[in-house]
Amino acid sequence: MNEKTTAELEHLRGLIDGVDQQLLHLLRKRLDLVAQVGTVKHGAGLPIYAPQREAAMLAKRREEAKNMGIAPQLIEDILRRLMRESYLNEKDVGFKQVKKDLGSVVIVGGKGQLGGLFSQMLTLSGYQVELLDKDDWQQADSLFSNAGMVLVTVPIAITCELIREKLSQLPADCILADLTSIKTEPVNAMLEAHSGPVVGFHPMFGPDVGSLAKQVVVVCHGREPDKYQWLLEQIAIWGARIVEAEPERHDSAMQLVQAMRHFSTFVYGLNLCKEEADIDTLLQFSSPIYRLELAMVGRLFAQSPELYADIIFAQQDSQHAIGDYLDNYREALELLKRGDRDEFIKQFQTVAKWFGDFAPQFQRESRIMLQSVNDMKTN
Ligand SMILES: NC(=O)C1=CN([C@@H]2O[C@H](COP(=O)(O)OP(=O)(O)OC[C@H]3O[C@@H](n4cnc5c(N)ncnc54)[C@H](O)[C@@H]3O)[C@@H](O)[C@H]2O)C=CC1
Ligand SMILES: O=C(O)C(=O)Cc1ccc(O)cc1
Repeated sequence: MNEKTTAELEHLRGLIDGVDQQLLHLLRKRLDLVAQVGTVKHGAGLPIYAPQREAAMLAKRREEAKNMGIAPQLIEDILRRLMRESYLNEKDVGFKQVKKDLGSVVIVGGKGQLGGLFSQMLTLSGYQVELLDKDDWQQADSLFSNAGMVLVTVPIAITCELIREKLSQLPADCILADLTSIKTEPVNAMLEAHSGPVVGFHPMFGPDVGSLAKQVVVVCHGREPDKYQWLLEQIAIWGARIVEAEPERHDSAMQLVQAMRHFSTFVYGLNLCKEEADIDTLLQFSSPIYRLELAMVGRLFAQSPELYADIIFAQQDSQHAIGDYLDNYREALELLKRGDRDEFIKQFQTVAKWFGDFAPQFQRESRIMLQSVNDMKTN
């Protein structure tokens, strides 16, 4: 069915189209300027993400918007989206190579998801990258003999065994690093297998991030940090934030951040599946927050079952955290069964107090996300 219109409406729409076209020309001009910034940063070896410049620029534009009767959040949303585009485009220029005399980087598991991303980032930074995947072991000796760094990014379940069995004869000054989602056992295995520099990383993002700007990479120091300091600088040039952690502290945080979260997401999906819920109907009746939640759950099932099984099963200790969750669920269900609304409200208030200032902060943050979710609706 055609949407209704009038001549006056059409006239005004024509004027709006004209303004939008001017906006497109301005966007082109801005993207060209940003590309020049990218080239200058590349030459100077500066990180693509400059938090202070970003904050100062946003504050100025918000102020100017206010003076012009424009909602400050509007210009902030537009500029943040433009900056994201800039981070993606800055990748096309490549990145400064911090370590020029490294030799090659051998990525073990380099044909996989995360290996592919790191291969791309290292290649864009001028390193000679060699991929060693499961069918390439006959070339291992020749690849390792020229390696300045070996980066392990194979499925979690085989990581430690592979390190012990296949990576104990690397050149003494070669850096041995990994990207595994858990850290204690892989870092220990690397320290046992190799006497040279060792470092563990956990990129806190999936392979589908367009840019590393503002992403977090956890680093667990192993041995001889001065030998791989350049790599931390390289990762910072890609725009990521390095967070240092002891492997044990990392793994204990991951029990809640990963094992527990992925497990409850898995059960949520399992439950929808067993209940034979109709996703189209759910979406039709969904509030933005429910749509976001469904997207988060559905996203899990678009990824590798092996990866998530490994993350959950590799951390046997998380059974306790998951068990506690189940107990709390059961107790809360008892409140419901006996109709104890007052106790529910009391517990709600206890948890709200525990969240403290984070609760309103999360409400503000999620409000902006939910508006984006709503913007994406097409009917
Ligand atoms: N995918 C993700 O979102 C993230 C993954 N990670 C970590 O990255 C690592 C790899 O994960 P993905 O890239 O997702 O897995 P993937 O399955 O996409 O890649 C693994 C690669 O290892 C190869 N491989 C298997 N056995 C091998 C062997 N014996 N020798 C050499 N290569 C072998 C596979 O052929 C594949 O190319 C895991 O430790 C995971 O915990 C960390 C953060 C995020
Ligand atoms: O993209 C997602 O949904 C993820 O959760 C990605 C992810 C997977 C495994 C990790 O160790 C870290 C990040």
